[in-house]
Amino acid sequence: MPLAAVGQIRSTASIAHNLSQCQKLVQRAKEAGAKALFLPEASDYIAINGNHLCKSVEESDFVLGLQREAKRYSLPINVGVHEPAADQKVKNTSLWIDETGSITQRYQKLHLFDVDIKNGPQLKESNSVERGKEILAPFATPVGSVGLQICFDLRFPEPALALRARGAQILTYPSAFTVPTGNAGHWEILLRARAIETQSYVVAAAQVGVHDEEGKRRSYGHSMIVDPWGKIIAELGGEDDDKGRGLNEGEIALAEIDLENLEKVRREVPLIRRTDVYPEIV
Ligand SMILES: O=C(O)CNC(=O)[C@H](CS)NC(=O)CCC(=O)C(=O)O
Repeated sequence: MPLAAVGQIRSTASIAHNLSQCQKLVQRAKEAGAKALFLPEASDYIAINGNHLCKSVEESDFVLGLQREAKRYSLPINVGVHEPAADQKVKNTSLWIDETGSITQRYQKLHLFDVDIKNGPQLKESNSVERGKEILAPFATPVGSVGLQICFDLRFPEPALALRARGAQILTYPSAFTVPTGNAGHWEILLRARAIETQSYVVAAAQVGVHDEEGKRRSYGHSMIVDPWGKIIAELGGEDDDKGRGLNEGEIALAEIDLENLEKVRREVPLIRRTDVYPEIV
């Protein structure tokens, strides 16, 4: 059974620092025998105050550097990065880099995180990020058929169900989840719900810890892999149990992707939708 690795990092505004964190994880994932490595949303950099630093994927030192690592270790990598878009905006993108170092998939985040929570995060991602327009067909990888999603997308069952219907066995949610919503349980509950309702593996690599010097932007961590029965089969720590010491960054966790188990769950509990009763949710 192939092993999947989730990597957890703390991206800053320094692309060189972020690339070097990721490079170490590629090597560790390879040494551990993983057949694919999943890295978080915005691994290239975390912008403070919407201050974006991105270059095109073809010219990004971060992406070129990871492509070299993928090829060197013959290890496919899923990673969240930014790309330039129209009107001074950026795209929030999830890339699949195959074991030859080629970019074979580019998914653009569909749902943007625009929230105004009292005493909580006030973020308006749509100020600086362009919305994606489509989900991509699931594609074959050494760990199974992968459907790409990003972070806040995990609050929406519809694209997850659509990806499952199109053949996905693994859903990926590279993320930079906020601490208040993580502490409220949303991260774990939503990831497990997506796994249970789609009867798929969910692989969620997360940012962790404080991203800027002023401590304004921090991420929850708790990267995890969930199996099609809803069980967490790999998990990393969070900024809550780390007490600012950075113990949980630069870590990987591993889990076996058992597609026979997936087929068993799908066989034992058939989920036949009553689309005749709720046609608006199709
Ligand atoms: O800065 C970047 O470019 C990276 N993007 C993010 O961090 C995005 C938008 S601010 N974060 C989320 O979607 C968090 C969702 C979340 O925390 C929830 O749904 O509760």
